[in-house]
Amino acid sequence: MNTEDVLNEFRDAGALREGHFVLSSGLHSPVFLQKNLVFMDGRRCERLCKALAEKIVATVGPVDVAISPAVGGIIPGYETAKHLNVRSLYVEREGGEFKLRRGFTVEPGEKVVMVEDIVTTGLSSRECIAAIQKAGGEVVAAACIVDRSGGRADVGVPLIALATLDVPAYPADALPPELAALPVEDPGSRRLSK
Ligand SMILES: O=P(O)(O)OC[C@H]1O[C@H](OP(=O)(O)OP(=O)(O)O)[C@H](O)[C@@H]1O
Ligand SMILES: O=C(O)c1cc(=O)[nH]c(=O)[nH]1
Ligand SMILES: [Mg+2]
Repeated sequence: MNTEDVLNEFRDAGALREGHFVLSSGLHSPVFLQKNLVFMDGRRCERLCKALAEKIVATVGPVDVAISPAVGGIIPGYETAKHLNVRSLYVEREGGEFKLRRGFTVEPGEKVVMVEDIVTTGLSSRECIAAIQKAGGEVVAAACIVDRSGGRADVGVPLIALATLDVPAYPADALPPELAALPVEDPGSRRLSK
């Protein structure tokens, strides 16, 4: 599955949104990939995650466990883990910091693939990887459905992306006027209060 195939899945799901979005990193963008509209369709989710699992094995060989950052990473992490035939764990924010909760554990030296939905700056991936390492896992690779950084995001381990896009994103104090004129949406979970 190449980048155009992945984009077509997003287009067909109505998940390629245009407007003014504040992203998890605080950057602003005229484009948002609403991945939940993709993952809500089990068959579509399966097509993407099966292809991602095959790319992971082809790139780094077998792994022992897949771990994802909540919320967006949970569904693709589960589906990718199913095709890797490994268990699926996730980290979630406790006091703002990603942690393994709910009885999830990783054994020392287990080979972990960190599975994300979307990578923009790589910040969430780096936070997730740090939490996995703190718990004793060896992160051999990161993987995502879409890397929208044009391949520039550095997550500190090899990043295996099913699709790579180069989507503009701007700091809040450097918005193009046509973007600043639009009302802003904040669709992610990072700034949700309890
Ligand atoms: O590479 P980054 O700059 O970190 O951006 C990508 C992250 O942003 C989104 O998560 P978000 O925190 O918006 O919440 P969600 O997982 O609940 O969608 C997405 O799921 C990635 O985790
Ligand atoms: O950077 C983000 O927060 C982000 C971008 C995007 O296109 N989709 C998404 O779910 N999150
Ligand atoms: Mg996320």
